[in-house]
Amino acid sequence: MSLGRVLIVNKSFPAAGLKLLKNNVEPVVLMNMDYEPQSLPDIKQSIKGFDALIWNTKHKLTGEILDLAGPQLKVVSTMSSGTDHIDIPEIKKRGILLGNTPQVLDDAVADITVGLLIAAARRFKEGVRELESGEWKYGVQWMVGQDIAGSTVGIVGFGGVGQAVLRRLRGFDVAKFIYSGRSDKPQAKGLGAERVPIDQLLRESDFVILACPLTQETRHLINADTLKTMKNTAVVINIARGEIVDQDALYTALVEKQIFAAGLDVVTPEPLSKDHPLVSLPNCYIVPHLGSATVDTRNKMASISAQNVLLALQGKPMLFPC
Ligand SMILES: O=CC(=O)O
Repeated sequence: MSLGRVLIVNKSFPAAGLKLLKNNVEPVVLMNMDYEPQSLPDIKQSIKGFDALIWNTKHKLTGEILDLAGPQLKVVSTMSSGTDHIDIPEIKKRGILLGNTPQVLDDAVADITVGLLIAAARRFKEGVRELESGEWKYGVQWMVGQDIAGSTVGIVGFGGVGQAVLRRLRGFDVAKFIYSGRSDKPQAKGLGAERVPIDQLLRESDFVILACPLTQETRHLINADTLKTMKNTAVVINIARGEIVDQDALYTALVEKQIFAAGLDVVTPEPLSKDHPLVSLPNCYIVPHLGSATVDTRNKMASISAQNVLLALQGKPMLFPC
């Protein structure tokens, strides 16, 4: 007997998760990608009557959509670590279970963080542009960047990703690791990181790494005022959520050299237009939200989201309940 009706929102859901589901239910896959304009109307039109959703889209799961789904809906799993695209009070109000897919992406996101950090600090984008435009004019002061060795690295949000970043950067002879966040992390002592207030972190860090969830407290944490408190040699890396940074303020800070450079895996909105002012800046290195985009990580995320809904439909605890 089938455990229930499961809707997967996004046609690119990896086969590893689909296979697990198909052993137990007949999943319906919504044949959209989340960036297609038609995807939200399609979701609204198709969602009625399902017992479980795999919400593999960046569209916000609102009370309105939950109402369209109907009162039989028992469980939702994201295929993401972040849950800022889910209206959690509306989910809880209806007694719907929610799961997500953290931890398995920590290594992949930490790799991208280190890549962005080196690219921004060592001016990869400017260097490649000069090469491609035939402007390679080698000189001792040409294209000089910032050192990681001897630096202070400040990590905002010291969860799994933040800690994986620290473990990688230990090999670069960083002088000091500091972090800020809602609570003391027991792992910090062993990793050699000290918790400091956020204003101290922004003031003292050579590299500011944003690895925190998007909340009311972290929205526009990086803004015109906080950017002014940073070193003018500072490099800001955002692998968390675009809205943690006020992009207009970041643009001004980068143009006016209030800070040295930025490396962004996440921006607002996504996808970002190629005409956005940040895209043209030589000291802003942007990649299109590639953090967890490795074959193995995405397969694991799909498997976990499938297991989350299958377990919940059987009345068992999910692998990662929120
Ligand atoms: O951004 C990616 C995630 O939250 O998994």
